[in-house]
Amino acid sequence: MRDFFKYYMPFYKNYKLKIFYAFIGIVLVAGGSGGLAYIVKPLLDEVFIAKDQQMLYIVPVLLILVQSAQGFGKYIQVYYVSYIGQDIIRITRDRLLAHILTLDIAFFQKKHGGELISRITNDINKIQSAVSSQIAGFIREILTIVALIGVVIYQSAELAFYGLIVMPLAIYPLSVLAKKMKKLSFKSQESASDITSHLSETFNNVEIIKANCTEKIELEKFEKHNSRFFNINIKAVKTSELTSPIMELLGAIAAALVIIYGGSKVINAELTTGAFMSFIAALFMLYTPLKRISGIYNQLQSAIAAHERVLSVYAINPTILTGDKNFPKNIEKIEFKDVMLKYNDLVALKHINLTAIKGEKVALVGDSGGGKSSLINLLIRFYDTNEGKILFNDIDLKNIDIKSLRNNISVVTQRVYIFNDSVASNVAYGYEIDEQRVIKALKQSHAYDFVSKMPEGIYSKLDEFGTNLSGGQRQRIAIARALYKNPHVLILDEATSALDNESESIISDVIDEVSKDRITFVIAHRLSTIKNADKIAVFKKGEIVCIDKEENLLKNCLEYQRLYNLANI
Ligand SMILES: Nc1ncnc2c1ncn2[C@@H]1O[C@H](COP(=O)(O)OP(=O)(O)OP(=O)(O)O)[C@@H](O)[C@H]1O
Repeated sequence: MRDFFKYYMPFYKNYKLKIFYAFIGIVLVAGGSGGLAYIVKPLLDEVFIAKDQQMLYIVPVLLILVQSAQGFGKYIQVYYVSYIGQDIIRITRDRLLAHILTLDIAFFQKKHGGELISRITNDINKIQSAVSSQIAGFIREILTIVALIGVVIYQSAELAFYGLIVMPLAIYPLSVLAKKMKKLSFKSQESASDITSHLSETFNNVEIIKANCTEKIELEKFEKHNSRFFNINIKAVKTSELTSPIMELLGAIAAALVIIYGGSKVINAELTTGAFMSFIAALFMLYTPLKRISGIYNQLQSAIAAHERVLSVYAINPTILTGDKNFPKNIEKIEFKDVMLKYNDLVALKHINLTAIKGEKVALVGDSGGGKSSLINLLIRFYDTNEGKILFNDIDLKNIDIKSLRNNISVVTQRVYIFNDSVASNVAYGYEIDEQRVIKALKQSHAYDFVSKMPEGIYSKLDEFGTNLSGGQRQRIAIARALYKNPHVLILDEATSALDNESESIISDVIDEVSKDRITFVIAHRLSTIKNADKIAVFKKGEIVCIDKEENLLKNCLEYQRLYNLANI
């Protein structure tokens, strides 16, 4: 718990004035409770027993004043405390996402998207109430307890001893409950993240689910997660609600002791009825803040569990670190020198030697799993080589600033990402929209013909996932986006594999046109897409077995001949 508050303490420095106002509110609420308990004494002794006419009016006015002060205090306390809590959480959430976005692509491939969403939403929400309302509630209840204990001791120190003696007895059972609550909260948060993961997976894959009629299977999987979540939460309710009966029992024991001992004092006229009743009122009022504190303690356990889960994300650091050199202004060649890449224990690439020169179109072909996409992963530094070097001109890739590298390389993949925005924003994604450049890129990718016929031209809206475009049109928008950056290196990873023959042939021509003046890598299963390549690298089980032009490969490379024959069956 100490670590939790130590972590969030520095945040509070930004809210000094607001904390001051919130504290005034807290003091008014706590003082108000003490005041209300105290008023019982003059009400009984002066008004009812001594029949003091003046006090008959003073006591109700006092009551209204105390109650209003308390109400006002509560209002400003809740407002400022919520403000501080929401703001701390806003900052925490921004920071967490900023950290997550720095992490390696391998991290995202391992973690479910839903799990990360759950970390940023559910877990941080739990922390929010802890750093705001719970901490304020804790202070308010402590002050209320101090005020009420003050009244209790003021009315009768001796009776206070009997009334409060049971308090320490509550500590053991409550701390056992708190520990159990922490464990349950951890499980409940894990289970909530399973639910989010499952939902995001279901909605992302809805087409496959419907096409295979697996709605029922998916629903059953969801029901399992959901019922586990239900069971854990019900267990948590069972545990946390035990606090109430324990406190009530102890409260009743304290009250019984006080009635016996205090009652005899009143009978023997050692204590006035008013003082006794004020004492009892304060004692009963003490019960609420004590119960609340143990409730807050339980909820804090759940915030701490959430905090630990958030910290576990912070503990992961990126391993792909940026260099400090700018991408070369004029890229002449890219060289792979005896490169090896492993994914954990799996060797995906070995002994890769390949040189690509400016103006060249280098094709990568081979069986599925041969290592073609892994080579691209290395070029854009999604992964780093385990052995060997990649040189851009003569600069080691690892020394180049990652932002500058990625700004100068464009990748078009089979999966086209279309954002729910205009054609122009989709093409200029990440950059300012320059109308002329957008049109130029669209023309280069042979997309301008159909875009200019759309109702609002380049400002026409595209649906998310581009469902209002055909596959070939989407692919051409993706190529326009790649060209808008005017990249030094262009990578097309299976960019034509989803297309029909006609669209494929258009896009192959586009690739031929746009690959001048830059280095282009093309991965294609369809050999027709890459027949004009300057070099074709043939991959087999992570190695390049031949590199040459197609006509030579057809004569000298068995593996290429095999692929060629397979393609032409
Ligand atoms: N992110 C990853 N983590 C672990 N293993 C991976 C990862 N990506 C690829 N692999 C493995 O590395 C090997 C090479 O995969 P890669 O995707 O580079 O092949 P590919 O030639 O591009 O295949 P395809 O033509 O099917 O796209 C395969 O065995 C694959 O299972």
